[in-house]
Amino acid sequence: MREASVVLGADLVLDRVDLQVGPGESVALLGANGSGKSTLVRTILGLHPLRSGRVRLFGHDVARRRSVPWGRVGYVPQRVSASSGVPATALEVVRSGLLSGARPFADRGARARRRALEALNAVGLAHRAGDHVQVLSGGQSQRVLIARALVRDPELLVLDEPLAGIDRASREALASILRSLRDQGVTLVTVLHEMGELTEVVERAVVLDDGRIASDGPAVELAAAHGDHGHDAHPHDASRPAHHAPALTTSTNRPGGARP
Ligand SMILES: Nc1ncnc2c1ncn2[C@@H]1O[C@H](COP(=O)(O)OP(=O)(O)OP(=O)(O)O)[C@@H](O)[C@H]1O
Repeated sequence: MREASVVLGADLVLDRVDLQVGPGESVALLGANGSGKSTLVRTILGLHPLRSGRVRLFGHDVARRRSVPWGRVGYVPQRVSASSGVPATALEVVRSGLLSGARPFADRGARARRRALEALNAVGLAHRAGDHVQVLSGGQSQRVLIARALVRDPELLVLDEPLAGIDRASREALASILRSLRDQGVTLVTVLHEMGELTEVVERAVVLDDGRIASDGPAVELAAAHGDHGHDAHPHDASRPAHHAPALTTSTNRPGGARP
């Protein structure tokens, strides 16, 4: 993302934001209410038109939606709820994640069911596959939405406030799921109010203030400055597998990043 500006209504909500995320990075987007975090991730996903600047995903301009390999991207939006009154089981919600690809009906049948079960298993909910999502707790619903995003095996997972409104045990379970994904080389971009349980999952913290990037650096430094329990924020570590994918690019000129 290079010099990206977004206007919503009459407001300049993102103001010349430069951000590049490399393959396998785990980045938190932090900032006060209204600072533009959700707008930023939605812009990365091409959901808001740019007033100026450029956003690329895997080297493709998101303004040209059809050129972007969306199957490599998973998105967990801010939780409305997995159910929203829809009478669907957890398995059905997860399977619906297969419908948004370029070939929406290619994953029907037993193979789709198997993949959905695998994704539910990855979030520890395979045993709830047949349960209606209305009966799940907030934390379980959030995990179903993550499974829905995982079902296409994305290389980049974008999560908007995954910890909001769920209890501590669920937050810890989510942290463990995200840590495991990070360790598998999945690139994580996570909107957070505070790092909390994700302190050890996040490596890099980008702080937004009024639509601009106020700081961008190692999460451990931010956590230390805020007295958070950030003493072990996963330094880059040789035991982690190299990422299999060619570059993820949400753009610009940060040294060591993927591609502009
Ligand atoms: N569709 C829209 N039309 C007009 N203004 C909008 C729209 N969506 C967001 N905004 C405004 O843009 C600003 C940034 O909103 P955004 O949701 O990106 O912030 P945020 O940092 O994610 O906030 P929060 O932490 O409260 O979720 C806010 O002032 C918001 O009112």
